Amino acid sequence: MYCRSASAIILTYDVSNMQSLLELEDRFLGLTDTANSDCLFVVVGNKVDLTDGNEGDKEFEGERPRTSSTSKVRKQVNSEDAHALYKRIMKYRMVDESYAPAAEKMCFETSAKTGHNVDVLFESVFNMVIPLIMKKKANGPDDTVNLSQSSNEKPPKNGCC
Ligand SMILES: Nc1nc2c(ncn2[C@@H]2O[C@H](COP(=O)(O)OP(=O)(O)OP(=O)(O)O)[C@@H](O)[C@H]2O)c(=O)[nH]1
Repeated sequence: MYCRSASAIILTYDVSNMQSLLELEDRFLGLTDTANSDCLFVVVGNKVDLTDGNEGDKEFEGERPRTSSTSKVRKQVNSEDAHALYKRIMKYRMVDESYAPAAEKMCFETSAKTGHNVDVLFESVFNMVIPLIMKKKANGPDDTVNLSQSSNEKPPKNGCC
């Protein structure tokens, strides 16, 4: 996972699978270590259409007959679990809680299948990221490595020979 210079990282789990949330922390969080300190972290619970008592299946009403609730699975991950993970991510990143965006603002529940909340997620992320990019541009170039610079170019010598 390449995170250097990323403005935002979207960590996605499956709301019907608690293990997927745990794995975000155990397996994937460490891979974001190269992200800049101002990188935004967004936690997304996907597949809400699969679970009982969710909003994610409303878009489906016209497309297929409503199945009995037995075809739905129990939601294993609640918003509070995602908020708690977000707070642990901020701690891991050593971001002071008073400076970090609120967990409620950075955690979303979506369905890629029905499209539920997908626009809201990306619009919210763009609205947060664009001011950061503008600020960075105004502050001048970052410490990007220029790969086009020849590595065997010798530094200028001091003195006459
Ligand atoms: N019902 C439902 N299925 C989804 C949703 N998003 C993805 N899937 C399905 O989940 C399966 C895995 O999707 P991928 O995009 O490969 O995601 P992944 O993270 O590699 O795999 P998983 O960990 O198995 O979810 C595919 O069959 C997708 O069609 C969703 O919001 N709702």
